[in-house]
Amino acid sequence: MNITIVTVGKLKEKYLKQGISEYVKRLGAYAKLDIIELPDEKAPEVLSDSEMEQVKDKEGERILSKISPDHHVIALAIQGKMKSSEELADNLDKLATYGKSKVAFVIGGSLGLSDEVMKRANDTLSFSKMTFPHQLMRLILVEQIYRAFRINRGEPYHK
Ligand SMILES: C[S@@+](CC[C@H](N)C(=O)[O-])C[C@H]1O[C@@H](n2cnc3c(N)ncnc32)[C@H](O)[C@@H]1O
Repeated sequence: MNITIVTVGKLKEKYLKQGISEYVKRLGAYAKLDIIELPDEKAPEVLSDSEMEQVKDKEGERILSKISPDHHVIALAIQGKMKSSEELADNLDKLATYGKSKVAFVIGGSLGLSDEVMKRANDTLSFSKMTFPHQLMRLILVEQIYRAFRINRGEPYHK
């Protein structure tokens, strides 16, 4: 399976870089993983609603330019679908079974994902009702993708 994580905003923290590298390395045994890091749109701290939409739209265009028609797109969103690790594993397993071998997970910037990105998404994924920073979300996501492959292989992994 080819997995792409499309994400807005730079990964700055060293401890997160190390954690993500570790899981990317471990995932190498199961899948091809690419992380596409896109620049966030520079904007002042205080924005009107329409300015916020403009920022999300510009970031959304960058995201969509990295997604091809054959990608199965899973948008990470607080209001998305909550799943157990086993359910995510089952989703990935079924996608592989039905020949959907290109999966793109999308993580938004500080304002979230644009309507266009949400429209393109085939599915959504929420990790809870809490808001996580995009950098931390990236680490949590790679760990859960790794966990999903271990579950699908029936391999032991600490609970
Ligand atoms: C700082 S958050 C954006 C918060 C923004 N106010 C919103 O409502 O989307 C950056 C990105 O991380 C991801 N994210 C943060 N918390 C999440 C959660 N609990 N579940 C799924 N994705 C989350 C989403 O992709 C979000 O666009």
